[in-house]
Amino acid sequence: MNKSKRFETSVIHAGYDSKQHLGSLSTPIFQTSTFTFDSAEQGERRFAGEEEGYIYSRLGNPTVRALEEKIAELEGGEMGLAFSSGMAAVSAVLVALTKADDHILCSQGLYGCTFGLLSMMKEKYNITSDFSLMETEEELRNRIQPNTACIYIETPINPTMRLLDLEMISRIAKEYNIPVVVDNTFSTPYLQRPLELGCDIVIHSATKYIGGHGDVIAGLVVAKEEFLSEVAMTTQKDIGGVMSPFDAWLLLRGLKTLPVRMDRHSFNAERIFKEMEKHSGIKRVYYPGDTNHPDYSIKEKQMKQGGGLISFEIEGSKENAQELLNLLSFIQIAVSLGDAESLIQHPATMTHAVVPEEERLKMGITDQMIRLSVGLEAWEDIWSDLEQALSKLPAVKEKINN
Ligand code: MET
Repeated sequence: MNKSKRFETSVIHAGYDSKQHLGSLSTPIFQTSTFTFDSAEQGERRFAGEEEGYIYSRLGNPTVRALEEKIAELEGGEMGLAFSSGMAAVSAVLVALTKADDHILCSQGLYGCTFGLLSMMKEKYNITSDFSLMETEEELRNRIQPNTACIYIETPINPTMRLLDLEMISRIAKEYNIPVVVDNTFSTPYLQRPLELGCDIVIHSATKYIGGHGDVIAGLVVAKEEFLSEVAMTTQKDIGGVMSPFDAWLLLRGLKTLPVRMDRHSFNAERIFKEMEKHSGIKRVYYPGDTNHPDYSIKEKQMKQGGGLISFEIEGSKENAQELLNLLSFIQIAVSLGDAESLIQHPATMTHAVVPEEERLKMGITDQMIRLSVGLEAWEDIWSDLEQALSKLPAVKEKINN
């Protein structure tokens, strides 16, 4: 990050100079598919890379570029690249890092579609992947294979909220010259900056906190220029999952309030976590801000706050978990996260439904687990909605009465 400015300032000003755009305070939306050349020779020079300038929006667009520059600065990286979805970003990075018969070492828990992508890579190209707790240096060293092409992790892990020690993992990976890729969606650069801890590549589903308003599907990657300029010219350009200028504009707009929103998401989540902990109908709560969380020391080391996501398990069965969702009044039943609205979902049948049961249980995702993305509403209202729904569940009533 530009050390001369604090995060709250960079998130508003980085990557944009209004003087270059007729004084427009807001970044203009360059809603164009192509860019005209002054002459045939100029077109030739641009395609040959001999002259700077835009060619075609799949190869680069000024609105998208402004977002890429901003996210790079916020993550403390050299370069940013924008994609049409979080999965377009994940797939472009993993395709760029691997070749047939390679191996990917992953965190013990991954978002369902990332797991799906890895299954496809195994089937098509024999690129194997397996899961590691990455709790100790020894275990991590033992899990690295001669053909390990990268380490791919989430922290916090979706939806179990386990945390991984990014400094330790990147230190060990460096010994083996293996790049570490971190999905930083849950934390955003405001709460956690993996590149500053030695990791190599950061990925975001920008659909979530970066956008923050539930109105865009997008992905972002930040890494060294040497790697990302190669991705831009290969997997991004030729597979083509690029971001639209309007979506980039929505994200630039959302980003300006990221610190304010994250402070409030964390504040609300901390309070709701404390209420959940006291409620006898809730079996377990998983929140990084919990001082009894098994990875709390990692949270203290690398996260500014606990964030806005809480997972919890209730008494009873899968059906009871579904019933709880159905009993809520304003908390919305939906996948995705990081929006102004509180969203609740059942990972076993929704975000992680594609993960076979055996693997899902190994990740720690039980049928009773529910994930709550705490919104920006008054926390008291969010909690009272949850409390009234819990009080109506027969399995919970029984527990409370005993
Ligand atoms: C299509 S399912 C989910 C979207 C998102 N990655 C989530 O975890 O909620």
